[in-house]
Amino acid sequence: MTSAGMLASRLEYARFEKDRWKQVTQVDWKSIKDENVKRQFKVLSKLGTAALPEDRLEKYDQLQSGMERTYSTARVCNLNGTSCDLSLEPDLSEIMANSRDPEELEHVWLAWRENTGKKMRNSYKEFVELINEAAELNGFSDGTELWLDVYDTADFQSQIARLWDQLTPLYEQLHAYVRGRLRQHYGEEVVSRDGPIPAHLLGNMWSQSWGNLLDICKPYPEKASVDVTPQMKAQGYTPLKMFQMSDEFFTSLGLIPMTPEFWNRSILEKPDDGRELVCHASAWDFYDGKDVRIKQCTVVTLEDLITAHHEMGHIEYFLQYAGQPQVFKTGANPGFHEAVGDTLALSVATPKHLKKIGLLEEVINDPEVDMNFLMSVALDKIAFLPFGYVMDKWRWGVFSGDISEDDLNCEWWKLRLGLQGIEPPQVRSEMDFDPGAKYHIPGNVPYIRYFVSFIIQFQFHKALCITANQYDPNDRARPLHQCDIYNNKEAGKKLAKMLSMGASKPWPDAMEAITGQREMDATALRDYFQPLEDWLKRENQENQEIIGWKTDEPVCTREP
Ligand SMILES: O=C(CCC(O)(O)[C@H](Cc1ccccc1)NC(=O)c1ccccc1)N[C@@H](Cc1c[nH]c2ccccc12)C(=O)O
Ligand SMILES: [Zn+2]
Repeated sequence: MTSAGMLASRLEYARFEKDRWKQVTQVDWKSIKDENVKRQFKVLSKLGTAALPEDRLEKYDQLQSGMERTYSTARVCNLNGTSCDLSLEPDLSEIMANSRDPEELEHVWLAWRENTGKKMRNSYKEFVELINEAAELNGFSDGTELWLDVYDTADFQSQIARLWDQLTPLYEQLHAYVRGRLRQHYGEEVVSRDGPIPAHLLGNMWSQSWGNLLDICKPYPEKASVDVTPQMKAQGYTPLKMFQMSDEFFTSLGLIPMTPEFWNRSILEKPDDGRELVCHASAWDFYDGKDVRIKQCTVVTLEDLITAHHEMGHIEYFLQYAGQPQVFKTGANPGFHEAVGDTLALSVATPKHLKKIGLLEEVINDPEVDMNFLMSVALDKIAFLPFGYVMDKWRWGVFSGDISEDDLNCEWWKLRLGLQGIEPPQVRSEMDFDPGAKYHIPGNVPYIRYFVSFIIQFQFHKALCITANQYDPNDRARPLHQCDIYNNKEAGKKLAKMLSMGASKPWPDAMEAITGQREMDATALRDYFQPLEDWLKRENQENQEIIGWKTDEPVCTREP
């Protein structure tokens, strides 16, 4: 699909949506008795960005696809300038994950932002006007209200704020510990005792997950590492094999296998024919119950094996709700769609499971290997939470006007400093536009769905582990983080029941179908990490680490 073709089909679909909406608004659907039919009309009574007049919709699509193209075609030079065709995947991601040279990391971090975000600043300003215009045409006050309508939850933003408040103590302990280990590794000149952590040292281009720092941060360095990437390479893993293993996990639960169309039409590796493509992973539903596809520029690492499960979670959801009416062929809410694959991946990543599939040599039930494993999960899951929150807290502020268009970048860094406790390698300015350096901003993909997912996936995991008799809240010998639901048909049946609902019921009903609860609840996440939280508190105490970070150093100057 060329970008021109994409634009044309988006316009054509918008015309169809507008016609359908006109017909629906002529029906007095609110008095329909049948709950299911009424709910279908309720969904169809909302138009979204298709409410824009054609010329404005064309402008909206052109701005978005232009920013996405800038992001996906960006190339940067390496530190010594010997090559200037480094792309994000796999080149820059690999450097950010594995380099331990602060100078090289700083160069790549700055160069990426110079070639992506900085080039999008004006487009994004205009784009925000169009999102707000579309929102008002739908009777919403701004883009934030339009984006949050899908959650159909009155106090959604305060629920998110409350969940984050419950989790900041755990995050601050992890932050203090990681800062201490980075200071040991790089020295006090590079990493301070009480300040924010320099963003370019965290093993990821956006400091959104810190799992690549496991070598520096694992509690028991002499014990087995649960990052089995070397074993995967040694055993000749290919991207195809990684997806076959993921499929095998899903079918071991009795879930629906990937279809022939999936295997024939997916793109599981970056094409080497020079074709430009959006490498950011995605899953696609062609709404016929068979044609479902993943596009992922997969490399052979544990991180990409986890991402493969993430993407396949989307595909499984497509297949499970294929019998629903069209308007219900989507997640109970966007966070549910993001949580399916990650929930299963929590079982896959356990030492117990990695041993089952021959990626980890025989490890007796060693509490130190266990703590290394818990740390690796925390570096990805706990570190992610404030990032997931910042991404849309910033966009909500921009859409609502709380963040003015002259302060876009410095307000971004105020949130990154305040919530994540990180700072840029050099002071930024309003000439930069660092949010644009993360796919979901030019890609116009909302992000709070991932924060929701990282909360509810532990609720799902806990419920399925109880069903699989792999976890008992009163039996410390079987802690939640050691649970592996592999092969358990009961757990699979419970998950399938929820997935097959699609969006046919409000999301609390879907949540209840799996967990027996009707709301998002961080308790499951806290239970999962309890042993690590205790360990972190002791460790930080022993090392006299300071909890929290100073915020008095300037990270961004308002000069335009
Ligand atoms: O962006 C993604 C994966 C991409 C996606 O699968 O979520 C993809 C994003 C996308 C949306 C719309 C157009 C293009 C890309 N979402 C989907 O493909 C998708 C498909 C159907 C329904 C809902 C989402 N993950 C996030 C964070 C994340 C969550 N869980 C993870 C696990 C491992 C690694 C990263 C993550 C990130 O990389 O920052
Ligand atoms: Zn996803």
